[in-house]
Amino acid sequence: MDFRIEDISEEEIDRRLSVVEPLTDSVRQLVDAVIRSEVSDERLTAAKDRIDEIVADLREQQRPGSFGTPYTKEFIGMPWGNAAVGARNAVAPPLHVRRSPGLAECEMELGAAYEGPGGCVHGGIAALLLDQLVGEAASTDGLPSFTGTLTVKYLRPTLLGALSARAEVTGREGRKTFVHATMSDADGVTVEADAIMICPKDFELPTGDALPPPADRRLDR
Ligand SMILES: CCCCCCCC/C=C\CCCCCCCC(=O)SCCNC(=O)CCNC(=O)[C@H](O)C(C)(C)COP(=O)(O)OP(=O)(O)OC[C@H]1O[C@@H](n2cnc3c(N)ncnc32)[C@H](O)[C@@H]1OP(=O)(O)O
Repeated sequence: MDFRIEDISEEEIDRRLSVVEPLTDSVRQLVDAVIRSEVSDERLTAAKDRIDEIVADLREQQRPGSFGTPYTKEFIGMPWGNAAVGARNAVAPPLHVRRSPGLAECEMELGAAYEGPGGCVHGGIAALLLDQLVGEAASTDGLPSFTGTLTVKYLRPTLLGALSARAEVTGREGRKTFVHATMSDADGVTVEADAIMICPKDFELPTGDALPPPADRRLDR
């Protein structure tokens, strides 16, 4: 796992986000446009050539492997490549998660890129997003928890569109945290999930006088 420290200020985080968030949003628009475009084959081929040029330009300087999650010394995380919340990842809707102790909530708009059955959210996408949310709820005390078991129950089809999701810690037992989560549309819950989250036994968080206590750590941004 990549837990590198990149000690930048909150102002610098904001500055970087102000550059990459609009870029990532444009890529999301591109994905949606490709799925739904009805222009001619010639225009589709011309679009491919223009996109290939942009890819070659961005590849001039690339970091090796994935983005990872760098942390500042104040323990603010930057999970910008994350598949559910990543500010640089057009695959992520992205979720903008609100956290309070034992609770994680968000609203989202899922469009054509998240389709499974026609007009409906893909079951794997619902599981992905709820997995992120249970991880965030379980980690609100500042200690990391990884998903051990995630059980997902699809109650009825989730139509693409405006949705909300919520995860709440229901119990703790040693290194295990139990979390219940739901995804809902305007008519109520469509998917529910139960997770057993586990803080790995050999996992050591960085320590030191400079670091805030676990409860004050902001594990992501
Ligand atoms: C520099 C700073 C660093 C900061 C770090 C911050 C971190 C980020 C924080 C917050 C942001 C939120 C991010 C959310 C992301 C979304 C969530 C995911 O997608 S997570 C990825 C998918 N999950 C995996 O890849 C897990 C892979 N599995 C493992 O790593 C291990 O198997 C693990 C940790 C799950 C358990 O390993 P063991 O060795 O610690 O566990 P043992 O000691 O054997 O068991 C402990 C207890 O847990 C139960 N247990 C073990 N495995 C279980 C399982 N799979 N399901 C249910 N229970 C299990 C056991 O029965 C035992 O229970 P008994 O104490 O006896 O009651």
